[in-house]
Amino acid sequence: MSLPTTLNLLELTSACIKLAQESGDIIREVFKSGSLGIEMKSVDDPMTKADLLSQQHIIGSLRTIWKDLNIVGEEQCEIPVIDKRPPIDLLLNDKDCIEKCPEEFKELPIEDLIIFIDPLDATREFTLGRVGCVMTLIGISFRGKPIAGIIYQPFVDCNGDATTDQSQWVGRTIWAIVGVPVKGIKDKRSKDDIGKVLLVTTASHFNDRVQQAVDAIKPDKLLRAGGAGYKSLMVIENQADVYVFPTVGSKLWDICGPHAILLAVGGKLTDPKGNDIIYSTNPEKIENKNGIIITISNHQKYIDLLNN
Ligand SMILES: O=P(O)(O)O[C@H]1[C@H](O)[C@@H](O)[C@H](OP(=O)(O)O)[C@@H](O)[C@H]1O
Ligand SMILES: [Mg+2]
Ligand SMILES: [Mg+2]
Ligand SMILES: [Mg+2]
Repeated sequence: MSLPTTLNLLELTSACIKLAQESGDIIREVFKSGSLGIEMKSVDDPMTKADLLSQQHIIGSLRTIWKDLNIVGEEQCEIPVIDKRPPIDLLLNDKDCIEKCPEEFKELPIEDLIIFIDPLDATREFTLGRVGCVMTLIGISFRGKPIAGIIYQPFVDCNGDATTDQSQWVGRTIWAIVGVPVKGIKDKRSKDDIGKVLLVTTASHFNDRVQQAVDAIKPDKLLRAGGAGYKSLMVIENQADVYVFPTVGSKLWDICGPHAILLAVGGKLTDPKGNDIIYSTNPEKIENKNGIIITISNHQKYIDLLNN
């Protein structure tokens, strides 16, 4: 039987939404068990049992339907054979998808797609018990550009706010297809910060280049947070105006999912010189070597500040 050569983005996104939510169950279970199975991939780069099981679940399940899809996952691991197929019909009755999803997205050549999976973003914080910024990230790119993204936050309450009360960990899913209105995004800007410039950057990898970027932008407030995905979501939800990390550190799997959601709400993600990030399976291109800058508006203003 010959394999299909095209796929419907609504079906692939449906499967990824469900798999991200199921990965959240896996991640919560590992955390609650107390035995994280921490391995160090290199200095300051941990991987846990939760990262592995989450990635195996997502990729193994996608393979039950799309056997030859290009998938780039953060972790190097065997992918088990899984027999349960994820649902592909969750969006078929979604009014906005029916009315706004670009027709070409319903029959995409599989060979031009790459799925980027960060099965657990903010692993370092996860190992330290600071789980509010932990999230599963799935990005779908087409011919080098993000077209759909899914974020699942396992350790948040029904408002999407971090909580240490484990009974409140109902989790939150944010997903987007570029061109379709995004549901569930909140405006989290506090009243005291209206009209101010808030810059968010790394909590654990501050360096001279980051300091130079802060000095160039001169924010009213400097926020520090773990999780590339979490900081991207802070910009998407107006908790920060700009997220900048001007040196190597993040990878394509950290940004592809958030990038698609950002595009869907009118934001921008480039390198600090304003160059587009191209999504590729080339191992040489996986690291964002020049860094990233993420904004919801006024992107060029920040590019000019960083480069003048
Ligand atoms: O999925 P992990 O490995 O937790 O992803 C990392 C990013 O690769 C890394 O860039 C982020 O560094 P900063 O905290 O300095 O922004 C880290 O938080 C995780 O997102
Ligand atoms: Mg990551
Ligand atoms: Mg990760
Ligand atoms: Mg990692």
